Amino acid sequence: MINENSPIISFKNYSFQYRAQKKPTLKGINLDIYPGERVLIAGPSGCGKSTLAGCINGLNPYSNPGECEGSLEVNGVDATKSSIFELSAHVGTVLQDPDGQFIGLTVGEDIAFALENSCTPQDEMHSITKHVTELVGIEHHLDYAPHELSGGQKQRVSLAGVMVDQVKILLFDEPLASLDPATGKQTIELIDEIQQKTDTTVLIIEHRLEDVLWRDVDRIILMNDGQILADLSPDELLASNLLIENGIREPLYVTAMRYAGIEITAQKKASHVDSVVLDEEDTKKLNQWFESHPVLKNNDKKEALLEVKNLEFGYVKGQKILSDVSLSISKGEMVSIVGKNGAGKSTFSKLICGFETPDSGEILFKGKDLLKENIRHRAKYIGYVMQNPNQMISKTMIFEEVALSLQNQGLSQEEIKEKVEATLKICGLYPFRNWPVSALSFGQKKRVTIASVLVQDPELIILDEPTAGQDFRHYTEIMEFLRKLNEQGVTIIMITHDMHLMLEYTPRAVVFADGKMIADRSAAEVLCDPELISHAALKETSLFTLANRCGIVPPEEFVECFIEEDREVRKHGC
Ligand SMILES: Nc1ncnc2c1ncn2[C@@H]1O[C@H](COP(=O)(O)OP(=O)(O)OP(=O)(O)O)[C@@H](O)[C@H]1O
Ligand SMILES: Nc1ncnc2c1ncn2[C@@H]1O[C@H](COP(=O)(O)OP(=O)(O)OP(=O)(O)O)[C@@H](O)[C@H]1O
Repeated sequence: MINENSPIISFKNYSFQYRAQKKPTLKGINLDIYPGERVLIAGPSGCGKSTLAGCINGLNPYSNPGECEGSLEVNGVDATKSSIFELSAHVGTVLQDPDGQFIGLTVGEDIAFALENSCTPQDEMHSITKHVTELVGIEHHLDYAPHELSGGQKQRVSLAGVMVDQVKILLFDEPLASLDPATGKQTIELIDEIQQKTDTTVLIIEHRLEDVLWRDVDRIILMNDGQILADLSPDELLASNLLIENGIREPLYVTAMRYAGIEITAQKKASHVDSVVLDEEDTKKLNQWFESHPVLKNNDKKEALLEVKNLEFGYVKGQKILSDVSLSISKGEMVSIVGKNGAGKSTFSKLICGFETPDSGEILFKGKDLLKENIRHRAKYIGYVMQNPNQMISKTMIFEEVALSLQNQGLSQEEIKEKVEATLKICGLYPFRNWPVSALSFGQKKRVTIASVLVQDPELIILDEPTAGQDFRHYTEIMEFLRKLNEQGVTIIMITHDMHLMLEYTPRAVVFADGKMIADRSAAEVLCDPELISHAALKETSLFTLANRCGIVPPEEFVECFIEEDREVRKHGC
């Protein structure tokens, strides 16, 4: 969008250095954002995206002390000299960690908080609260406390909270990280609608580029190492190699087109799979590519490791959060559990690990009754990595956090050091080993929690959203690492909203909806079944859309073909 007004956000030769850091995190930023623009900020983990957002909403340097150089104006206000409170009249923020933003004791209170602050009359307050809660689909949970909500439900509450604020600038820091795919899609639609209705300026920081591009954005700002590398329209950026060079995943259909030998130019308008230009020659190339890549099937059956039979559970008496769940996971499998926010996926893992006890049903591990064993016992062979790293971390220093579970196991300090350091290296955290956890980005903290589970060598690992908040490079590093562990015999269950992850890494997908298991099939089949997708709040893969547009049948084989090719290409680093 061309806008001749003066910018609403204007960075000039701006640098920011956290007091706790030796070097500036943001360097020489020159960026003008105009009223009503929709801007996506992308870049690898730790490049400074959240820091940039924190400078706009006043978090930096007020809550996080540091030095600014140059100038930053936000809606006419000098942001370098304004408090969070002053800037909150101009900027509304939804952070990637929904826990950190809850103020009220219940959902209703939390959403109404902003309105109470601005002295809105009671009646009006009720009607606005009702409207936004319906918009984000949380209207049936108004009297719930934060700890009674699933991760995705909390994120909806934060969204509702900023929507009542009526500010000029909305800042979203990874708004999709804990949303199920269908809600993620609706969130992007909602952000777009709100932007259009109110003409707010919208900034979105997000690793899931393809999901944000579901609706138009005007520009993508690409950052790396605290600097702005590119400021382009989505079509122009996708036509370049900048995303791949900077470790960011491009949309899957774009990669598939490249594999088929199609040149991606700005004229291809590649930002949407529905409208990317595919001429006859391109369609032919995609069909030929598909025919020359047969799919290999692997139907090996192995012994059962984890068996769950007729599991029933409610947090309070008479409630049915899970009903009649039965499934068997074999030794050496890598399985995804997917489904709607609040479907019961995390609850299921809590029952396996012993944080909660089922009302009825059986859980067997290698044929032994798990229900007879306590949490600590189970933790020796089942590792659990929670969705939110802040709920898992208890130590101040990274090394100590990872070493924690090894203490009291009869190992010498030297052995502990060796094991912890090896794990930190694997998780890409070795350079930070002597840092405090508080100086890490969200993505880096997530890796600390994975490291503290891996260090115990469990037989089964359950990971709740292992890659949420990770850029593509770290996503690949973690997932390839998990795959290697899996090849060495460790069984892995992943709860995820990331449909790419499920397709790429887990041949089998277990689908939950409203407390029931509704499908147990191959990941590609799940993502090519529109009815199942709609029932379980998933999102069909853009590869399915691409296959349909080119008349490729069956589309699920095209999807499997792509995944195999992609794995090969990345294995060989080209
Ligand atoms: N409060 C803080 N104090 C000191 N250093 C910090 C603080 N917050 C972030 N940093 C440092 O600034 C760098 C950039 O972090 P930032 O959170 O801005 O990255 P990001 O691009 O948003 O990453 P991610 O995608 O992983 O969330 C990191 O290396 C981090 O260590
Ligand atoms: N401690 C609790 N007390 C009461 N109800 C809870 C508690 N934890 C979760 N719930 C409820 O149980 C249901 C299932 O939640 P769960 O966290 O298992 O869902 P999920 O499928 O993991 O969701 P998400 O994808 O959003 O993380 C939700 O409706 C939630 O409100």
